[in-house]
Amino acid sequence: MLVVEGLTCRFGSKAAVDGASFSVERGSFVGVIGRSGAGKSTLLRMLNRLAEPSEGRILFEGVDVTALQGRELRQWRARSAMIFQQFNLIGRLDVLTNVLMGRLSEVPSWRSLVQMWPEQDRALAISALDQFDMASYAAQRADQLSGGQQQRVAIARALVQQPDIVLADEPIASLDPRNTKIVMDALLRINKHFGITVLCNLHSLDLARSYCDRLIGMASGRVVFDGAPAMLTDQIARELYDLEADEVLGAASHVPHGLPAPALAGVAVA
Ligand SMILES: Nc1ncnc2c1ncn2[C@@H]1O[C@H](COP(=O)(O)OP(=O)(O)OP(=O)(O)O)[C@@H](O)[C@H]1O
Repeated sequence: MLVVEGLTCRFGSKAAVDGASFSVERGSFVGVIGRSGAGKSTLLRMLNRLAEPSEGRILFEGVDVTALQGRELRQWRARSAMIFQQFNLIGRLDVLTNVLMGRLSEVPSWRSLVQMWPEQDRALAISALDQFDMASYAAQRADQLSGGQQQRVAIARALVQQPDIVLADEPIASLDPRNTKIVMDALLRINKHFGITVLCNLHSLDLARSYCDRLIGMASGRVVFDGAPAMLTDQIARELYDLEADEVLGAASHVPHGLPAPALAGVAVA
């Protein structure tokens, strides 16, 4: 279980994330939604400790992640694998080596420097690529792949980290609709087949509703909605997204009739 208590990140006097509190059961697929600037990236980056919390705590299975340093912090970063909008692959290296980078925390640095990866790590990397139909590209340079292929390689790299949680920060923001589906399906596979908890920042509400078991809505750095996708009415979505609402709502409303809909948590939406 991941527990976030009063998590805050300030940049100067501005709180990018302001007192976020929630817990996430193992094996959930949680979508973090909200308009641009709501604090979604900063929240995910704090969970991985790429951004330092100003206040609050992150607990994972009882361990205070906020207090970790040195080797233990590096281990936590491996256990909470990040996936980024821009893939963050090393373009001049081949696909297999990029995936093997996910094993860096487990392999002595001299081995990675001379490219002497243990055989079982190579097998793990090939198998991870195979999960996402990318094994045949193992020898190809990463910068020769399409965006969707690169993101699948990044997801394979996250998988070989053998993480407890995958933190995906707008993973489909630079992809076309076809690749968006392929990449979201890859994340769903990480979640459902491997049982890995996924927290995914998404701009598109339609996608969030289709793929996630639970949505956390953010506005002005605060958590203002937390519930099942079916509980997020169009009215709440409109308050969350304001002027962007029509863009993110899509054509279909997925809200079944008769479900109690929680109100926004009493916070002024920016
Ligand atoms: N390193 C930083 N220094 C100063 N301000 C920052 C920094 N990172 C984020 N912010 C500010 O914090 C707020 C939240 O930003 P964040 O990137 O977390 O939002 P977001 O919801 O992920 O937005 P987007 O969807 O556009 O990425 C914004 O106002 C942003 O300008």
